[in-house]
Amino acid sequence: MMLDSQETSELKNIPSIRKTGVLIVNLGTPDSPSVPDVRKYLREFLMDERVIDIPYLNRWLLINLIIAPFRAPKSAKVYKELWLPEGSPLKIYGYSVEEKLQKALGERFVVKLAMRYQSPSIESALTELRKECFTDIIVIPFFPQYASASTGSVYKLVMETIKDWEVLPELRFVNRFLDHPKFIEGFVNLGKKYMAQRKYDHVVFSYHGLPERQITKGDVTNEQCQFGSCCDVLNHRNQHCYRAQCFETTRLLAKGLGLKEGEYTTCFQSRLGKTPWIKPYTDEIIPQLTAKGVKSVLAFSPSFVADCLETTIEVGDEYKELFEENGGEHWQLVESLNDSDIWIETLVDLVENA
Ligand SMILES: C=CC1=C(C)c2cc3[nH]c(cc4nc(cc5[nH]c(cc1n2)c(C)c5CCC(=O)O)C(CCC(=O)O)=C4C)c(C)c3C=C
Ligand SMILES: [Fe+2]
Ligand SMILES: [Fe+2]
Repeated sequence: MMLDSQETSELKNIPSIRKTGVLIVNLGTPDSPSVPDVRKYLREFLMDERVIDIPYLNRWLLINLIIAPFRAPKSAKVYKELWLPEGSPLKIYGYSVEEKLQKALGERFVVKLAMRYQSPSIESALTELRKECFTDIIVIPFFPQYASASTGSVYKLVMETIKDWEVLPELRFVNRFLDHPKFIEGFVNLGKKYMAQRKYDHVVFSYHGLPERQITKGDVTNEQCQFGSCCDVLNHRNQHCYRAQCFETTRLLAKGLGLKEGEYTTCFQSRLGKTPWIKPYTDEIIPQLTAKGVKSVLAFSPSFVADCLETTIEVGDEYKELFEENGGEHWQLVESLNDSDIWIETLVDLVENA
């Protein structure tokens, strides 16, 4: 049956019954920089079997005999340096993004912020979304490159949380956005701002590290990453390799910044324990650069979308100190996308195309 034009326009005026929940999820941060709160956060975070992927008893002993007593007080000191009057930057930017994204998407969507660890929890955010009678829920973990320890862990907890709901909504996950044009443009614009102010001898792209075995375990092709040049070009076979994904983000950022080979380095930070993590390590690259006469560095941290301990303190302060101890003169961290307009535009596009 054909509808005449009046009937079609009447249909268009019927309000959509669809309502979409958008769950944005970052890693998590302690509730305060006090030792007990940092200890509670590290316990929850590091007891996750996707983060420290060793047998339960060994993990329990490591956390309770080493990390909780010794690492927590050290980390608490660093969190105190990071802390702003309103709280942890990761959470402050999270709430600001929640508000701005809600405004940008409009009434048909309800945006909720959650943290994988601590608060606001995934369970509380999903419980609130559930009350709103959603047709579908889009989950966006705030990790540009996929890793089982980050994105994978968010997926798992979301699925576990809703698995017994009577009515299951349509559920979509944004798996990665390492090459999203707006995500890349956001970092390129920030970099260009610094490059217009002075000349840099070298650009460093420092990503969060990962134990090598976590990449090997995730390789369903059984071709096994060699942690060398096999990660240089992202393709269908190595697309799940976190290291290869980081090199792809670098390739796109370097292209956007007009950098030539030799003018930049990809490296990996924040390793923990004695097991091999993906290389090269940022703290080993820095003395190699200064030995070659590099005096000024522009440093990006493109595995994070919001400033946090890993960007502000590790890259911004600790690597700067290391660089200067080794004879470097000017180390500049490029801040993260935080709650910038281009990050909100990236998210709107991810939602619209999910
Ligand atoms: C021990 C194993 C760890 C793995 C594997 C890991 C993967 C991983 N982490 C992020 C993002 C963030 N990590 C942050 C802090 C942080 N990460 C680890 C350990 C592992 N991460 C520790 C012990 C800490 C705490 C730092 C300390 O106490 O010294 C943060 C910052 C949180 C903040 O509050 O500012 C983020 C973000 C990703 C993306 C990832 C896998 C790729
Ligand atoms: Fe981490
Ligand atoms: Fe690889």
